[in-house]
Amino acid sequence: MKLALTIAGSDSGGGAGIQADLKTFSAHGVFGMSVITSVTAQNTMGVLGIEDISPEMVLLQMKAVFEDLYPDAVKIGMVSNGEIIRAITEGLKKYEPEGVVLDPVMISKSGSHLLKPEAMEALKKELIPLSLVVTPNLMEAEALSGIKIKGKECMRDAAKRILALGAKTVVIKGGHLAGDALDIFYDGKDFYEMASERIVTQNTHGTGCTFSSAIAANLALGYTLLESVKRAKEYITGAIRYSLDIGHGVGPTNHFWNCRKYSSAHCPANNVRGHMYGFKTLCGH
Ligand SMILES: Nc1ncnc2c1ncn2[C@@H]1O[C@H](COP(=O)(O)OP(=O)(O)OP(=O)(O)O)[C@@H](O)[C@H]1O
Ligand SMILES: Cc1ncc(CO)c(N)n1
Repeated sequence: MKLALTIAGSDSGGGAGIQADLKTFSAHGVFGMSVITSVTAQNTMGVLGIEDISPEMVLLQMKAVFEDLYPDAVKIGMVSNGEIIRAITEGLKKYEPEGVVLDPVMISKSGSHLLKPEAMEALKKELIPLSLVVTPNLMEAEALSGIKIKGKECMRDAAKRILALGAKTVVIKGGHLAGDALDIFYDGKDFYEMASERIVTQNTHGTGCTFSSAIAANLALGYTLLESVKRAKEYITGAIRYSLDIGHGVGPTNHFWNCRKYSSAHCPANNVRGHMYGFKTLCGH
């Protein structure tokens, strides 16, 4: 059994954060574990409140996980404040996991600050250099690189600047640009473009969390980083295509879309429509 850890915030609505990450790990057949950094009262309409976990408790959760179950890959999401970032940094330096995927979560789709603005420098200086891959969206890439991103060339320029911060590799997600959903992966040498058609839906809650935890799940399964990123792009595209129209706002991604095992109405692989799209199962059921 392969194991993956998410260090992130809890989303009570179940669409993003820890909940999206654990669902993604399960859909990949990977055993999921969690270190909770912050509890958000959140649903498809927005964030009602945020309560951070103490840095001591964050480090203690890391100790509990690393000194017993040791993960094959780690995903980091919402880190909230500078003290929590320092606790995570201490844990990462002590336990030295491979395959750290950092999703530099800053602001939720509904506009709430999930990273305190004063913690930006700690994220840049402490967490980025300890990560194998950083996965900013356009706004986060602008904040990290200091440049305005208007198109593909700017994405490449921003990727170079983010590597200069000490990141080993970066995926800039173009989900918020017009046209195809184009992501750019840069490993310091080559650029790889991963594009999918833009799916017209309002239900995109948790897309970034799902994408980064899918990279971690694939790393845990033993795929190379490039393969893991490509497979994660395939996973998130299906999860958005079949995203769920639940709640009264921005609905969540669907983690059952590629799994024949679940004879759920939400599993397109089980009905004609799914076969028409020609999706293959990733999990082999
Ligand atoms: N409408 C869409 N159609 C297809 N792919 C999309 C769409 N929106 C986003 N994506 C893809 O989903 C992934 C996540 O990108 P996105 O930019 O939405 O992340 P994010 O803003 O960090 O998400 P979150 O708000 O959950 O933090 C990327 O691979 C992106 O290309
Ligand atoms: C807890 C949490 N993490 C990440 C996101 C992504 O925006 C969110 N909305 N909530």
